[in-house]
Amino acid sequence: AQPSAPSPIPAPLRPLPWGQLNFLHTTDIHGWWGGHLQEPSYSADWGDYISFAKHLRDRADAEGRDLLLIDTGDRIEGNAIYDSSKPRGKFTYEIAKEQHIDLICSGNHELYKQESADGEFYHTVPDFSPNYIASNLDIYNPKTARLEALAPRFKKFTTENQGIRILAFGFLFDFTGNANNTVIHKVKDTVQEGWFQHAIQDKELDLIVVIGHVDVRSDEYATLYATIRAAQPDIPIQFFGGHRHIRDYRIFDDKSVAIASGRYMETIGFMSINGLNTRSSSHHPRKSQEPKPTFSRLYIDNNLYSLHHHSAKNLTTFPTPNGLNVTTQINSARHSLHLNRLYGCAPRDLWVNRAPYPHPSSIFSWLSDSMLPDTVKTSSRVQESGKSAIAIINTGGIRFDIFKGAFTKDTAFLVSPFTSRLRYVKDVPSQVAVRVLPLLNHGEPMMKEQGIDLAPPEVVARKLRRQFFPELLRPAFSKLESNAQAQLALSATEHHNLIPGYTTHDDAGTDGDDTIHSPIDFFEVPNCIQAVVSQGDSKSDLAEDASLPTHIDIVYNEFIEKWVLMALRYLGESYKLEDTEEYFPGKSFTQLMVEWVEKYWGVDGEECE
Ligand SMILES: O=c1ccn([C@@H]2O[C@H](COP(=O)(O)O)[C@@H](O)[C@H]2O)c(=O)[nH]1
Repeated sequence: AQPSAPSPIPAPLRPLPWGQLNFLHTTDIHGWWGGHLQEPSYSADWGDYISFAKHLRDRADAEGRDLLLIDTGDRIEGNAIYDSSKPRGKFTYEIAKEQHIDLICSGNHELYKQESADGEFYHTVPDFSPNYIASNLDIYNPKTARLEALAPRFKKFTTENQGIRILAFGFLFDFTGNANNTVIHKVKDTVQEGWFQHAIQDKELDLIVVIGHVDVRSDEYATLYATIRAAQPDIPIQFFGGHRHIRDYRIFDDKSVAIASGRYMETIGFMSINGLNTRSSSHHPRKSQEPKPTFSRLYIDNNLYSLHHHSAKNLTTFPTPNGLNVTTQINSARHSLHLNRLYGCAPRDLWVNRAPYPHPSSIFSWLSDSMLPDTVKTSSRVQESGKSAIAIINTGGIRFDIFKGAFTKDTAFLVSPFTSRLRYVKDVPSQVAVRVLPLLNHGEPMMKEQGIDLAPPEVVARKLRRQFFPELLRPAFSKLESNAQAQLALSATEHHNLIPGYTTHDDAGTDGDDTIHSPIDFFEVPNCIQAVVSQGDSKSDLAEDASLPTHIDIVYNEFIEKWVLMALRYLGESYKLEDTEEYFPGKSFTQLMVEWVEKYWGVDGEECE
């Protein structure tokens, strides 16, 4: 773990359900290679994961089992290690490649920008070759400008110990927000392509594995399941998904399941299968599959207490040389980026989903009531031209909570990692302007009627239920380690002494989390929020008849520009890109937030309490 990582807290643990074939699964890492430095439950880093995988691989080899590692994309954007480096990603690829990953694919975040898609082409694909799979993703080769598959469409291989013959695919959901150097083929079209139809007819297979940056409950996975199952009525199919940032497990049928393993290096998904066809030995016929394979899943909290326990190692025997090197590598990257630089002290916790909106503990209330209006008031449009403004941002651009105490460069990028700036349309009729936010939040059916596709699928998906985590600091784990097993006797429904955290309920029940936690509240938040600055006053909620000037500026995060202009068009005001301008020229939203923190929470070289 990183030197400043908090010690994990002992807690009752469920055992790893080892099988013939076993998997470790990460997804939506979003640059959290260093782990969580303010949350003991997720405080292990990528170096620890490397050590952990090595121990599990050794055990699998010793017992004649197989272990495969999977990553299903969105490795970038969401943490200062990626987002604050110049160029972005300077450290990421070198850190990521130290883990041996057997099957890997792209997420949507790798593709928002041309440079990050090229980063996959130049780094991740060759670093993990031949394990990177791109079943429905093409790139304009940056060297030749020709459109080609980013990586092989599928991979067929046989596991080392059990001789299980696997056909693997790697998909991305039907994402449309990519830069124009990549092409994503819709899943429903890809499954009709000759190469896919041919691949799934293969009878020399024991298992089909579909990895994807795809919600396990999405239409895309339903299509893939139905198509493969129609071609192969009996073959076991194992799906690995992601994108929703949740722990989830879906049972398609008695031979096909899907797992999703959370987000931000909080979770290492463990999946196992028994009862698959195997090669008994090279001289004997294949041992055939039991009538039904059995599948098991466990979501591991990524901290050293869990990792030591599941690998049967301790503080001394756990770290491997490569794991330790990577931990040091991450620490040096953090140092060289000055991530501990203090901007101010947050006076209280501010939550993304652990408080409702509006609420004094909601990060979005802080943004709409304080940070946004205070910031907008300093613009030249307000200061020099006396113009009122409605400022709208997408909640999806705010990625993590603020904890009471030090607000550092690290914090700034965890909360707001993206490069977007604020833009604006000037002098919009106020009675139109006040109707934009309701349309962005609730207008989807109306807009669809008009043939206008308002919300990007991922914005809609984000609104769905998620489980969360963080927890209270407790005494160092060495003192409590011996008590932990005794706590196993506690029933999962008794919350006494349990640490708040993931309490997952999926298709297999409520026993999926390795650590037995007490639950944490989760609140839905709207797609977008707003602040209104009018004649010196600010408010976040506006009745249509509120006293506003006849015309007002609409300020918005540039990520939602397309939808703001669509909403205005729907409301009868046709503005084009040429009608928009930067509101704070040259400054990203993240910079504006940091300036606010320095001004209002700054401590002039002092430390936080
Ligand atoms: O430049 C960007 C890119 C993305 N966003 C927000 O993120 C979500 C998608 O994130 P997932 O992790 O894939 O769910 C997107 O809908 C935007 O809300 C952004 O604000 N700026």
